[in-house]
Amino acid sequence: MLHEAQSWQRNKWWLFDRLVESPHRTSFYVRNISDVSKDGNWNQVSRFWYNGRETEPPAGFPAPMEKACEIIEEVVNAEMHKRNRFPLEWGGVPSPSGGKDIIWRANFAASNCYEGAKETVGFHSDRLTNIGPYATIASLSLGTSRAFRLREVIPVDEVDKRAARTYNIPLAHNSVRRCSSLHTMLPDPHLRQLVIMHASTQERFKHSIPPQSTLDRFHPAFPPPSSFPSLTLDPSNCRINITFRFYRPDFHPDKVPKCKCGLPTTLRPDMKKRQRERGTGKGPEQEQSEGEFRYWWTCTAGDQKEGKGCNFWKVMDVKAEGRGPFAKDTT
Ligand SMILES: O=C(O)CCC(=O)C(=O)O
Ligand SMILES: [Fe+2]
Repeated sequence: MLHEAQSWQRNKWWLFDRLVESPHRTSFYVRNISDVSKDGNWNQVSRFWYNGRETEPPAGFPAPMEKACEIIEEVVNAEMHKRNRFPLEWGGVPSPSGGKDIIWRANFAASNCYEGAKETVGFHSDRLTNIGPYATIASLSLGTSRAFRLREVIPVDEVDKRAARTYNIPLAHNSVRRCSSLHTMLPDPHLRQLVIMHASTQERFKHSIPPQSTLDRFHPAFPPPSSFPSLTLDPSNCRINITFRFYRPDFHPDKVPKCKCGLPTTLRPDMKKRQRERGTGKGPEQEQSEGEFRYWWTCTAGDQKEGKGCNFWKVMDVKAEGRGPFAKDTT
């Protein structure tokens, strides 16, 4: 993967009136499965990863990524089957082998490379535009150990009542922990391969890879074979992260509303529950059937247009927009 990572680029976007660049390098891959890789519209979605920038269609998964993905899909499905599901999670499909339903797939992957102790990603929650509400994201770490930090977002009507919870999770090579919005860290050695950001993590928490003052260098158990291509990156100094994501059919690019700029909007959760505070939140019945959060389609065209978007903003209405089937429809 380090060889692959040499071609990854820094993401660039406009923040107000300033062009900023991501403090690490990144790339985006599509899995070679027919429902996504042959659909030109699906191939447009990498632009969401690059803050709306027009991009080439993403490359297919390299062979080692495909191999990891097959294992991860099984682990993630098994983990999800142990948990209660949120109403707006994807409904799933029957398993072709007759086992439990398939309730998560990986059809895209976003990758990040952090070179040295100072490369980072700031606090954010992942955009839900194509992964939908209550998304599950599986995140594999390779190379140097870094910390993964989670910080809770407190709803506006609770800010005076309690402090945000924060968590610092060390991520080693092929490592370690399982994390969820409920923050159960289970010391099960079989699960020590990746971090699963379970459903509601993106709604309730922001996550980051903070800078560090020092780095424990990574020494692989075996030297690379002589056939291995030469590297410009120092393997002992880099962390690679691959996040496997499921882009839902009911959040296909054709179904994403456009803003007044004529560009696809971005889906974000109302993490602070401002709508509830303003008295325009969900009523108890809607909350019961769809969950506690509202979601907004917003214009983010300004990311690529010198900071100038159209301020388009619309609450997602899953019924009117014809989305689903959801977990609530199938259980
Ligand atoms: O490097 C990581 O573990 C986090 C990456 C991340 O937050 C992302 O890809 O959205
Ligand atoms: Fe993220």
